Amino acid sequence: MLELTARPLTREAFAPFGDVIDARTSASFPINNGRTQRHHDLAAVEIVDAPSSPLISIFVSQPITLPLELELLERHPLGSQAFMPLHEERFIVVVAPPGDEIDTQKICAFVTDGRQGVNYRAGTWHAIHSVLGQEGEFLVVDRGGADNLDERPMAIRITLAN
Ligand SMILES: NC(=O)N[C@@H](O)C(=O)O
Ligand code: NI
Repeated sequence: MLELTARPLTREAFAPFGDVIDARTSASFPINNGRTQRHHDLAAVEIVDAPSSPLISIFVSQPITLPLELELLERHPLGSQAFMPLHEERFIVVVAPPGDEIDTQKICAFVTDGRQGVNYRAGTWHAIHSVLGQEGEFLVVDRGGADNLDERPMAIRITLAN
């Protein structure tokens, strides 16, 4: 059983796995006569093959209990997958770099702060959506169509730092 302590998510630490979506740390510019700040192009939506299309969905997830016991990691080889909380929900992110096999030395665990979303680049291994505290509602952008889910058994126990 691999044991990991989740650390606070940062853009730099997450860079090998995808993008952190955060209006507080992203550049923006005014639109709509200055009434709106556009935080532009924060994450790369990847659709590896046509004619699949990007989907916008809402996930309503029940909270996990800690320590989080994972039995598998999954990947979406043909598209990215983004999760953005709608009510500042925090969640656990467990990732490994893209590749046909999981490099267990490079598995990382993070915890978000409620204002952060993540975008897994195509092929990034990750745990399924794992919300902390209470039921969570997330906007999700990913690739429609078949053949985009690959799973590997992986026993991992995740704790939070005190
Ligand atoms: N299955 C599904 O749509 N969700 C997973 O891919 C996940 O990462 O939670
Ligand atoms: Ni997924």
